[in-house]
Amino acid sequence: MSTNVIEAINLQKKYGDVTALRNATFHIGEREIVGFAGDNGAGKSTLMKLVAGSIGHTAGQLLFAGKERQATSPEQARRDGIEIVYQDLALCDNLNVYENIYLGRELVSSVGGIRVLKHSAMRRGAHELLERLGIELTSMLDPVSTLSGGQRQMVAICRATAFQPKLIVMDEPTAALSVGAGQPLLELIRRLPGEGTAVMLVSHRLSDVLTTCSRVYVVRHGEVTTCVESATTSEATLLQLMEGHPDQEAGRPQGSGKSITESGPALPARS
Ligand SMILES: Nc1ncnc2c1ncn2[C@@H]1O[C@H](COP(=O)(O)OP(=O)(O)OP(=O)(O)O)[C@@H](O)[C@H]1O
Repeated sequence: MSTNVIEAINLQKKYGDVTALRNATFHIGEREIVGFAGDNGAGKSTLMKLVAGSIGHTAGQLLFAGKERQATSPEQARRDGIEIVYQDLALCDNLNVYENIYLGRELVSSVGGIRVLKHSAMRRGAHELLERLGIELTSMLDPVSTLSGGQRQMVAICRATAFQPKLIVMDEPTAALSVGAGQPLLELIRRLPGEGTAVMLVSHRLSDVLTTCSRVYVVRHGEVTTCVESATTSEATLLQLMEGHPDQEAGRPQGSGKSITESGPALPARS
């Protein structure tokens, strides 16, 4: 039986008087790719930051592998097996591919009491990881500043994967890419469950979430309003749900995190 990597129950986040998120209920199963779609200001970044531990919730529950997380910090989230790939990627432009992949957890040995970086071991490790994930780069030795936007995204995802996380949170990974350049990246994301990793994919690109995710949660005005099954949902329906179209609103069940399909409302399958 599969379990949930993460589960949120009536999660709320207030910034002072501003309620950015209210009664957000959702779950992501092991090795599942789940999308979160919503307009600007809907609350998607707040959701991501809560999951990645960079902010704490003000009410509700956030469970990791069934256990409620008490302390909140990015370090704790990483210990829980959660990595985040932000839009600005946090790569070091002047470092090459393998140096970026091992950034912050470099392989070192001690020679005569002096710390020495194990460059060939890191190069080998990065090469194996890229090969396993089906990523082709011309050189591991070029600074990442010389790579295309799509290749830089791939390096950032590889870096996150190298920590063997249970969940990678992705913030609009294809936003800055052309539709064509985004395809190899989406193929890489679809391979991540094979590495034992689930994905929380936050994106404005509705075709990307529908072709890559099994389910998509709609975030609207600070609420997780609906969950749809990608296989049975069109882009037009998803857009209407994001915009709160009256036809869709009338058909959806009340409450947070409910699920609908094109053929009618249905409760989401919970593991
Ligand atoms: N630090 C903050 N202080 C006060 N209000 C905030 C803060 N961060 C976000 N908000 C508010 O919370 C709401 C949700 O913002 P959030 O950034 O989560 O939305 P979003 O869906 O990620 O939008 P976008 O796609 O534009 O990034 C907005 O009304 C925003 O103004």
